Amino acid sequence: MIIKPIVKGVVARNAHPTGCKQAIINQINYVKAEKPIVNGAKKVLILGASSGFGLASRISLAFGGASADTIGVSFERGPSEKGIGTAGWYNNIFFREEAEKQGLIAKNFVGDAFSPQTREQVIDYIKSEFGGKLDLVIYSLATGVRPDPVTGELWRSSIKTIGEPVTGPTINIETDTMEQMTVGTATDEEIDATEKVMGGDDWASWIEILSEADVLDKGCKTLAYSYIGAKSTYPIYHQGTLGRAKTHLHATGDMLNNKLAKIGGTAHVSVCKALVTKASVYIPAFSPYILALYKVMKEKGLHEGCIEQMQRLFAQRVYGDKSAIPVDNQRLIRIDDWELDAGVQSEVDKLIAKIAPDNFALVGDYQGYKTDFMQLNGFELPGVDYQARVDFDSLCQLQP
Ligand SMILES: NC(=O)c1ccc[n+]([C@@H]2O[C@H](COP(=O)([O-])OP(=O)(O)OC[C@H]3O[C@@H](n4cnc5c(N)ncnc54)[C@H](O)[C@@H]3O)[C@@H](O)[C@H]2O)c1
Repeated sequence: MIIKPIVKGVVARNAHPTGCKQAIINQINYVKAEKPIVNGAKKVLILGASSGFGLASRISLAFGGASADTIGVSFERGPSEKGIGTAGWYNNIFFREEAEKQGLIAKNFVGDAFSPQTREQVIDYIKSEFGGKLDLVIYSLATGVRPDPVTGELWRSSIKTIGEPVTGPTINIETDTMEQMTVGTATDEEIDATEKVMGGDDWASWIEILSEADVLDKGCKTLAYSYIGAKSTYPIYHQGTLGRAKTHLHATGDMLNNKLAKIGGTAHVSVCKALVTKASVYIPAFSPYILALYKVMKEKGLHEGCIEQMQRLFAQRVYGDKSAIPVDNQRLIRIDDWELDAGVQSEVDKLIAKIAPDNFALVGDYQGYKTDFMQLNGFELPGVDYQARVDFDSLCQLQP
């Protein structure tokens, strides 16, 4: 079969396995050529390992100097009568293949990170085949639903404002158009549910269960990822439901840091840059900001994708020769520093003021935005022959 991209709104309905493989190889080649991670983690668990920041973390830690063995947990779909499967499914497989070629362990668990069964399987594996201990746990899940661990009822996150509604334009990738939309205000229940899904509760429960199972090594670190963003995005993000959840995540980081101090460990939240990922394209009225940001940061030579961000995070902030991880006055790692540079933001503000439905592709970096989105799903990667037939039966033989 020849695979052509199918996009509905801002959701990719299929993926190109050959392109996913190429994207993994490109990221590996990038980190191998960069300033290496020194004294990095050797045994790492990544929750949310199949795409975006979690996948980039895994590639950076395995190939960017630390040569880490990794366990990745993700929720992805393989090929079936319903379709080709998700990009994350193939990312897991091709990452594992490349890591094994280097003699590294790369174990994939494809399942629900919230379920007790997944936790049990991961812990059993750490004890029986992974050497018994972890020295880094990365929490990079992005999802819209989480079951209540006690009742099993589903909490659903809402991407809404708190206080006043906000009206602004949003990109539709399927039609290459910008549409005006209003982001409504959240109820108290919606704010609470979003905090349950995207706050720190589940991160804390993973650390708790791993600690009880005695699989956290002395000095073990844990990291989760956050976003704060520029003032122009506050009404939609930082002061909205997602921002409220991230405030909870930051507080959880402090709580876990105290807990891990007993074993000489640390917990940190790294605040990352706004980027096109499967999760972020969902955020309504946020795309004009990314279009402007990409344009300005590329012009200034400051643009980074997930892999550049993660290699800088591990090589220059988390590991290395320094005695402590550099943080701001809230104890947050700020790898969003280039995004929030005053010179960048003043240019971004000027561009956002100009972006409109009839000019967004010229004024902002829509080409970059769309290419990133397509490449996340294995399409539009230079060097890949998209006219070549892909053998569906062979894909079905691939194991995570
Ligand atoms: N994209 C951005 O611009 C941005 C910026 C700063 C911080 N962040 C943060 O980074 C983190 C990761 O986001 P991303 O943009 O890389 O997302 P992503 O959608 O690319 O990746 C999410 C990962 O979570 C996994 N996942 C989702 N539900 C799961 C479940 N129930 N069980 C197991 N795995 C599950 C997916 O399989 C995938 O591996 C989030 O906390 C996000 O808020 C993102």
